[in-house]
Amino acid sequence: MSERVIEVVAGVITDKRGRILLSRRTPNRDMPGLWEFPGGKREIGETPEAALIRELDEELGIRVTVGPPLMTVPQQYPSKRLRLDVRHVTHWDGVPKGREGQALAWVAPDKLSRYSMPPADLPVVAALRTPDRYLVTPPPGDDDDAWLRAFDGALRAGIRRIQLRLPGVAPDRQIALLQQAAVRSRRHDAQLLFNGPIDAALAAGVGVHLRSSALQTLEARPVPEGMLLAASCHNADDLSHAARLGCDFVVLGPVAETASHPGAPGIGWTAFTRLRETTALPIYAIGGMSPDDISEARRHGAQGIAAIRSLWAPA
Ligand SMILES: Nc1nc2c([nH]c(=O)n2[C@H]2C[C@H](O)[C@@H](COP(=O)(O)OP(=O)(O)OP(=O)(O)O)O2)c(=O)[nH]1
Ligand SMILES: [Mg+2]
Repeated sequence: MSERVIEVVAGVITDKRGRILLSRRTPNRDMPGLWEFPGGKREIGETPEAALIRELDEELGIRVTVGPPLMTVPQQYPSKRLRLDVRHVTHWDGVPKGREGQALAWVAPDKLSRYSMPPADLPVVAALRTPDRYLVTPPPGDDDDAWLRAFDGALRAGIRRIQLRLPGVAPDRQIALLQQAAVRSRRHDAQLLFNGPIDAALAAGVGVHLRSSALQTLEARPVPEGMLLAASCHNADDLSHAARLGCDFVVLGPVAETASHPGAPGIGWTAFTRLRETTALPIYAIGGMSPDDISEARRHGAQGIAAIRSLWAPA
């Protein structure tokens, strides 16, 4: 397997109505017929910005101002390794045209999943459409009311994706907290996933988060499509199993040492990137992460961070 990484830069070109421009790969190249974010390979000595300006002029006939980075996805394809550096583009001169004979489509973000795209683009689409923070709840100690106030605080602070994890809490008490958390999450249009018995999650109408040991015991998706399924992963085997089950997203780590597992060293960003390459799943980096780490996580192909302490608003 070649170790050389092909550097590709692409633009999420968004118009004033929030629609995103996709371009269809033509029959004479690799991955023909798939839709992609316009862009192409960086030439030697070229900055990512210069490469994107050149590619979008060549392919679309527009002169763009390159906006902020969205994310960089390292991806292993059967015959090559790629790093897809994706930038926002909201300002350009000219009207985009398929100058290489390619079809173009302006697509609303919630319709992107109707278009078949290369594996490296799937985490990008997830980052465009779903939260960059995944709160993992701490256990409630002996005060459920204080815990629920903190839960409300996290929702008020803008958290919209939550894993309800209640280690050491008796089953009846877990179900009571699950019902309370489900009502509160619905009120804020937030997604809740229960890290506990699957039938209890289904009864409460929330998603399921599988710990890695549970992930490995399943052979098929344990919840219907349309119900969120996520999993905790630590290695390439976990990731491929999560993909086979049809998980919507996963958490991967620990990236750094965490307060909940003192003394256990993290895998670091280099190993994280190596694992990221093996899958097209959307991934949250976990382990010592805080909102300050979101940009770095995105530079390594994560769509954001998962955390307990740094995302839990005390009452
Ligand atoms: N432009 C672009 N390429 C992508 C995306 N996702 C993805 O996996 N790729 C892959 C496909 C190709 O293997 C590689 C980009 O190569 P390309 O064929 O567009 O390169 P280029 O525009 O420089 O064209 P060429 O002259 O090499 O034919 O990256 C994406 O969203 N946009
Ligand atoms: Mg191209």
